[in-house]
Amino acid sequence: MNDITNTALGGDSLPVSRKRKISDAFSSSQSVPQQQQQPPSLVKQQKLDNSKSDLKNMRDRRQQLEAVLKEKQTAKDSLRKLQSELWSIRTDIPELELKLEKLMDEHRAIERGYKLKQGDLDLLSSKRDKQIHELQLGFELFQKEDEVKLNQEVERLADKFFNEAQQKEEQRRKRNKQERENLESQLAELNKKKKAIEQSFEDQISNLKREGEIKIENMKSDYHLKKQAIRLQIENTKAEIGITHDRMKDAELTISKNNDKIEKLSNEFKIAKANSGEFEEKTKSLRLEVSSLIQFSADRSKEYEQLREKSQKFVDDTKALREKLLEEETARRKLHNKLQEIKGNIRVFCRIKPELETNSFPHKITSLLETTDGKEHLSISEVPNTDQRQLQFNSNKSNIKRFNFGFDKIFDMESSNAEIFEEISQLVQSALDGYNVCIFTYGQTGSGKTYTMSNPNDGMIPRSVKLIFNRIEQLREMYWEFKVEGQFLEIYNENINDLMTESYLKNLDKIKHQIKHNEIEQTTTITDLTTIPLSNAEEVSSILETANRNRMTASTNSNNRSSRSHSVFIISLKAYNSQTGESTTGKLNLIDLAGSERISQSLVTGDRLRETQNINKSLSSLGDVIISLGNKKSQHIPYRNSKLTYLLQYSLGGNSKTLMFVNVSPNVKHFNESLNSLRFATKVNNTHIGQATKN
Ligand SMILES: Nc1ncnc2c1ncn2[C@@H]1O[C@H](COP(=O)(O)OP(=O)(O)OP(=O)(O)O)[C@@H](O)[C@H]1O
Repeated sequence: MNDITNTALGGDSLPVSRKRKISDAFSSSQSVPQQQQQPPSLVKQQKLDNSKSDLKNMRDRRQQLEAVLKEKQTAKDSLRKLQSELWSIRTDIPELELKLEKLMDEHRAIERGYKLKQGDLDLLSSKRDKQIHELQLGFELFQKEDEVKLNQEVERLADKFFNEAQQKEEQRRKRNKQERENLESQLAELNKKKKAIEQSFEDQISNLKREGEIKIENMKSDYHLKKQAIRLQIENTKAEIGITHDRMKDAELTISKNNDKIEKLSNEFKIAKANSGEFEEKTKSLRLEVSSLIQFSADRSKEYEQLREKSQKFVDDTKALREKLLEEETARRKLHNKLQEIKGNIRVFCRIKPELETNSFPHKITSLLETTDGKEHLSISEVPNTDQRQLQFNSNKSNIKRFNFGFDKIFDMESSNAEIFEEISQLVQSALDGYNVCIFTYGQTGSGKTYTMSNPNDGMIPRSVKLIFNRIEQLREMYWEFKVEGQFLEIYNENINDLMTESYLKNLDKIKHQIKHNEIEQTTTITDLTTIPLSNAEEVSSILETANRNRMTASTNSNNRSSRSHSVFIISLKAYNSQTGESTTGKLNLIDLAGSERISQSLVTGDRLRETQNINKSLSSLGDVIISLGNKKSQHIPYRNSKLTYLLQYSLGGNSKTLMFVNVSPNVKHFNESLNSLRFATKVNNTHIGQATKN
């Protein structure tokens, strides 16, 4: 504290006596009045307090003074700096003044030059204005003269051009008229020719078709005869080879026996020789015997060689015959598929269910020979409203409406599944040859679809499978090996259910099986669907049993589910020929469609309504797809409109063969439904799909 006081009062440089004086002076200047009569201790205390406050004041003052001193120092520094700057400016001033003078001179010279140039410019501008004025006057004069001349020329040229144009137009009109007349007569001529060509073309086509069919039939029977002859030849060859083998064995045995005999005789001969005199005669005879035996042995060897050559020839012949058979099989495939193409890649057959009741509607089937369009015809007649029970068999009566339909084939009530399969078998062969085939049964509930398709004894499914395995057996002789797989599914309410799984009921309508297409390979797979490898025809009955059992269990009294869903049996056929290296993949789809009856949607509600809507949608989508496929102008085929058509995308259309059965009941109460079915089938039958190609 003393140090601070000292510093504030000028530091240690001040003598102590002076310090005290200053301190006294400060304390005397304070306003504290002197107490005259106060005791000395109190006075002392007061003095001490005064001194303290003085000291504090002095310290503040000292701080103020120090700040002032600092400011003064800063001011001094800046003053010094300014003075030095001022000095340097002052030294620059004369030089700058000289520079300014020089610049002023230059400026004055430029100003003078500018004034001179301005004068020249004014002169030039007045000259230019004068020249422009003169030119304008000259141009106006020239323009007036030229305009008159130009107008006259334009008028003359316009007249000339108009006349020429008129003449040309006249000539052109005449020429056009002439040309049009010529073209019209040519067109009439061409139309005539076209009609004649069309007629002859149609004649040729039907002739070719007929000839083709006859040829194919001939070739078929030829082929069968040849095949039988070849088979017989092979059998004979085999028998001959057997005989030859036996004879060869006999010969070998004889040779070895003879060799033993020769050995024995040689030994005897040696003994005999030793006793030569005695046995000379014997020797001679033995020699003769030996030489004859040697000759016999040589003959046998020769015979053996000949037999061996013959046997080799038989083997070669058999091989050649097999190859010929393979060639014939390839030719047969081509012809078979050509025949299918001629018949059309989409065909419709009609089947009429037998009816035990008497009130069936009258229908009539005319034979193929009576038609000119290559179709078989059927006509059904409306029953008069007055008494539906009263049948009108005479359909020529004027009050009875008659409806005619033509299909590729009509099977009447007496037709059996065996007869029907006769036709189908050709399509099964196509599937084996590597084509995709679809066979549908279409019709109202109870019209015989399931009976046709999957009757366990003789329906199309068991018969197809039987035929497939018979053919596979035959084709094996021609180096073909097959891998056969089966899948069985149903589509109910646009949802796929696996008919082959034991958990069918558990999974029903719950598992969402997805349809996946491979656009490059043009193949379709369905996720999580059971695939059954098939190795013989007998397996199919257990497949049908499982599927039927599953479908039956899902049906209830109120809903016959199996009639309200589509069932699809898919047989995949992969084949490989080890001789030719050829491989094929075919697919046979056998589809029993849901009942097509048009239940009025206003009569059903809830689940039944949804069911009906889904059936109608998928059946009409199927019709739309087939019709679009036949319409060459169609860019878009609406496969995606229903699960069924999406599933069959690669089995309908270009790369496939389709057959639709329209099943109808002859019962009068089903007249309207039968009419609807026949109409739908007619639409499908009028479709012509392009040529199928093998997979
Ligand atoms: N051609 C036929 N010969 C003998 N009976 C037949 C024939 N067609 C069908 N039936 C019999 O008629 C009945 C109905 O036939 P089916 O079940 O095949 O009809 P559907 O059209 O399949 O019916 P849904 O749509 O209900 O399945 C069955 O009892 C069947 O045995």
